[in-house]
Amino acid sequence: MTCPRIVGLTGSIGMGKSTVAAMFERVGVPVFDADAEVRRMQGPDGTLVPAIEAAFPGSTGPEGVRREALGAQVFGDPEALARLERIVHPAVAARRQEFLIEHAGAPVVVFDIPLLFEKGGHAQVDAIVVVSAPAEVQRERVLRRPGMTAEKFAQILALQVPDEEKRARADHVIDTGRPLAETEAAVRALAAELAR
Ligand SMILES: CC(C)(COP(=O)(O)OP(=O)(O)OC[C@H]1O[C@@H](n2cnc3c(N)ncnc32)[C@H](O)[C@@H]1O)[C@@H](O)C(=O)NCCC(=O)NCCS
Ligand SMILES: Nc1ncnc2c1ncn2[C@@H]1O[C@H](COP(=O)(O)OP(=O)(O)OP(=O)(O)O)[C@@H](O)[C@H]1O
Repeated sequence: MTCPRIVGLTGSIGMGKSTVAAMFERVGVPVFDADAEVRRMQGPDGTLVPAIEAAFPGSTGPEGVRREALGAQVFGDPEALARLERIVHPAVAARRQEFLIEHAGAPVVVFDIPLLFEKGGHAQVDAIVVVSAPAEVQRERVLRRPGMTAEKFAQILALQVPDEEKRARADHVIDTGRPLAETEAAVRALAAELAR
């Protein structure tokens, strides 16, 4: 049996990764959504909740992990963030392997991984797709989100490989600073090319 070609989809905060991932799904490419897996495992009765409560007392409740509060605690504190990542990342990697087995017959699968470059996942994919838009478009999108502040945005940006470097290291760049229909056409063309 041939293995699917694994495409890593990444991009900095607010660049449109989730939107582009949904476009890949619409053209029939299975997408593994690392963030969604994290949210599920941190949600009500999530498998990671007890370990996170033990490491960050008071950070969870009946709704699972209180993400906004935990984010405020860890994004400015590298030691705390590393402690959280040691709990979360191995669980995500295990889910990713299961996904690959479930979709072993597909020609192409997409791994939507926000921290592909930051955490070394780029070495485990066959091709890298980066979503990118001008910095002012990114800033406007992110600051529109509920609970987001300029300070939190700056902290998160400082933790991420700069957009320019991501673009330079990509095999393909999807421009999300244009009308959605144009981005969607670019995704459809790329999906066809990757499946060849
Ligand atoms: C700290 C948490 C609870 C905050 O949740 P919250 O909903 O407030 O923010 P959200 O997850 O949307 O993240 C906001 C932005 O920060 C980025 N980000 C998240 N975790 C990290 C990290 N470990 N390092 C750098 N950037 C990060 C995201 O890619 C996104 O661009 C959550 O981000 C988390 O559990 N992070 C650790 C796990 C992780 O690394 N997840 C990302 C990929 S699997
Ligand atoms: N051409 C485009 N391509 C993608 N997104 C677009 C485009 N035009 C406008 N948008 C809007 O930009 C926003 C991008 O948000 P999205 O959640 O996809 O970003 P993200 O990169 O996944 O964010 P994060 O890394 O923070 O999770 C959406 O509201 C989307 O509708």
